Amino acid sequence: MKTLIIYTSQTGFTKRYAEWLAEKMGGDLLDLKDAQKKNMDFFENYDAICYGGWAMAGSLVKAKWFLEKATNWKNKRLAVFCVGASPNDNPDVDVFLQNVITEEQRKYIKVFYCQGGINYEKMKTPSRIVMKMFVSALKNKKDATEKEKAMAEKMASSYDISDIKYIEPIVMYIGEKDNEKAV
Ligand SMILES: Cc1cc2nc3c(=O)[nH]c(=O)nc-3n(C[C@H](O)[C@H](O)[C@H](O)COP(=O)(O)O)c2cc1C
Repeated sequence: MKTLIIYTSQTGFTKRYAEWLAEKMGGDLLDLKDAQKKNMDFFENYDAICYGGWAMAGSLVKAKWFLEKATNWKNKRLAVFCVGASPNDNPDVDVFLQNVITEEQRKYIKVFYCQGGINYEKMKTPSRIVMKMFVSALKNKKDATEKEKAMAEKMASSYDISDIKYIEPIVMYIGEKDNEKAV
């Protein structure tokens, strides 16, 4: 299975997951900006293509390019992996994953989530400002639950909850021999 991993990353978590995936699957790795410069013939060499992006305010950053191209790649194994600051078991993650692609796209693309973290040192200033505002709003929320308070506390500084184990479901999906479609 010749595999290509395309990713976009601001602070490095998505890049790290993309590198782990490429290493584990012996696949090729391409930053989204470089992928966008390739002509369509380039992608024909691949049996599987994964796109990785990070979560921003409930949507997946720069997913549009991949989702548009994917309509021509339905004969390939296709996956989207989303990286965010929320832990995998946060119920918001399920809601987020439901909205990342449409029901139609779900017929030929499988979506995964990998918990990443927050790195304020590498974050661009506008992102840092938005994050600080979000954390402060959460902290000051009148009827905040204990979970929300704990989350606000955690999100006030950088943290890293990424782990290579979260690539396993993606590796299994891409590696499956039969090409049955995602459900
Ligand atoms: C403006 C902004 C909005 C964000 N929104 C979300 C979100 O809705 N859900 C989430 O889990 N993480 C959210 N994050 C956190 C990032 O997705 C997280 O830090 C991710 O690991 C960044 O990936 P990267 O290192 O590849 O850039 C947000 C970060 C920023 C800067």
